[in-house]
Amino acid sequence: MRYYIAGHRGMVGGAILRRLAARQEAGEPLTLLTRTHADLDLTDQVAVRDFMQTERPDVVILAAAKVGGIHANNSYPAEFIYENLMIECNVIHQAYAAGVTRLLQLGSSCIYPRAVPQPMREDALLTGVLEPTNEPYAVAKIAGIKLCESYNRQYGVDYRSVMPTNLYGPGDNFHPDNSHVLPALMRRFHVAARDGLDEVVIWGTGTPRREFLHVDDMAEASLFVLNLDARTYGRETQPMLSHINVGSGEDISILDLARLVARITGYTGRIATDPDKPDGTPRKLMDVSRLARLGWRASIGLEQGIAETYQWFLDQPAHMLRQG
Ligand SMILES: NC(=O)C1=CN([C@@H]2O[C@H](COP(=O)(O)OP(=O)(O)OC[C@H]3O[C@@H](n4cnc5c(N)ncnc54)[C@H](OP(=O)(O)O)[C@@H]3O)[C@@H](O)[C@H]2O)C=CC1
Ligand SMILES: C[C@H]1O[C@H](OP(=O)(O)OP(=O)(O)OC[C@H]2O[C@@H](n3cnc4c(=O)[nH]c(N)nc43)[C@H](O)[C@@H]2O)[C@@H](O)[C@@H](O)C1=O
Repeated sequence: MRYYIAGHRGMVGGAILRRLAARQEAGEPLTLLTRTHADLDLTDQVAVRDFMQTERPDVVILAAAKVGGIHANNSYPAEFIYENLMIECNVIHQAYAAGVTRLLQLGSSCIYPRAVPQPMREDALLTGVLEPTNEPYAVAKIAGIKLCESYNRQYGVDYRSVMPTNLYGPGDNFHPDNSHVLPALMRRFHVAARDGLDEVVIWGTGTPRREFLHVDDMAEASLFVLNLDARTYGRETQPMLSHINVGSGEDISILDLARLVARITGYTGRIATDPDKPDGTPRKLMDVSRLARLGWRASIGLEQGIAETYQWFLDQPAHMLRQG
């Protein structure tokens, strides 16, 4: 079985690759295909076509995307919508053109409207206006869902979409401005504790709530959904063979997250807020009951996950930490 993992050097792609490599080690007849961004730019239609026609994978896992936190989304809207649309169109269409019948792509919890009832159910998609700070990215992610649904309906392929909540863990992006909130706070509190600072400022009011899932759980859930038999997956996602939420089912305020990260990194000074920075969506807790009915639940708790990620952070040579 030939798997192509697009985005294998990213946080999620890397976690998925580690799992598949372990299965290969255990004797499963798997061939794992990977290409770096430098070797295969997925926004290049001809390059993706040539790769798919040459390598002809049996399964494609699309974990490559232009990804970033609220500041990055707010700062580079054109890159977020263009690059993600192109990556999805190229990988999904060229996979189909090369005879690939099974594909899994990763969307995002930000596909849901800003003001839907919480927790957010899969059928809340397209029922309201999106959160402005990441609307371009969300539109691209919604297009990815619709691409898979449409290719399933017209061509009879089995292309599946999982919608991750906010993720964290080894291999995350720790860029001070462009990263997501959890790695950003981990790096900031780590430096403040190391340098004996007496105040750390977090963005926004600290009142928004976010749900977090460890990337190892995300990788397990991705392979779980990918390997569901088609009838079971179809029964749960009828009529559109649409998407499935993946989350921990619990959320936390940004201020309480900051207090938790401070404790784990050993920072004991003040935590101040900066209301001039955007809060983004007030809350985006996912309804994970569909995936639970199918038999999967998250297993890594937030405090344990942050502590393990911080240990991984400390073990990395500083220059090896991704700061994209
Ligand atoms: N992290 C999170 O909190 C969440 C992530 N997701 C989704 O999960 C998926 C994985 O995210 P995550 O692992 O965090 O992201 P990362 O940024 O860690 O990884 C993305 C990968 O995609 C690669 N990539 C980006 N653009 C291109 C391109 N044009 N051609 C080839 N490769 C490219 C990157 O390579 P390089 O770095 O070399 O450019 C990187 O290896 C994405 O679809 C994301 O939208 C959804 C919800 C939350
Ligand atoms: C993951 C998912 O969701 C993403 O949206 P988001 O959850 O709003 O992004 P975020 O992880 O950057 O969390 C932002 C929240 O956290 C607060 N906050 C405090 N201090 C820092 C801080 O230092 N950095 C950041 N980034 N946020 C901070 C900030 O004020 C805001 O309230 C999409 O971009 C998109 O990528 C997507 O798919």
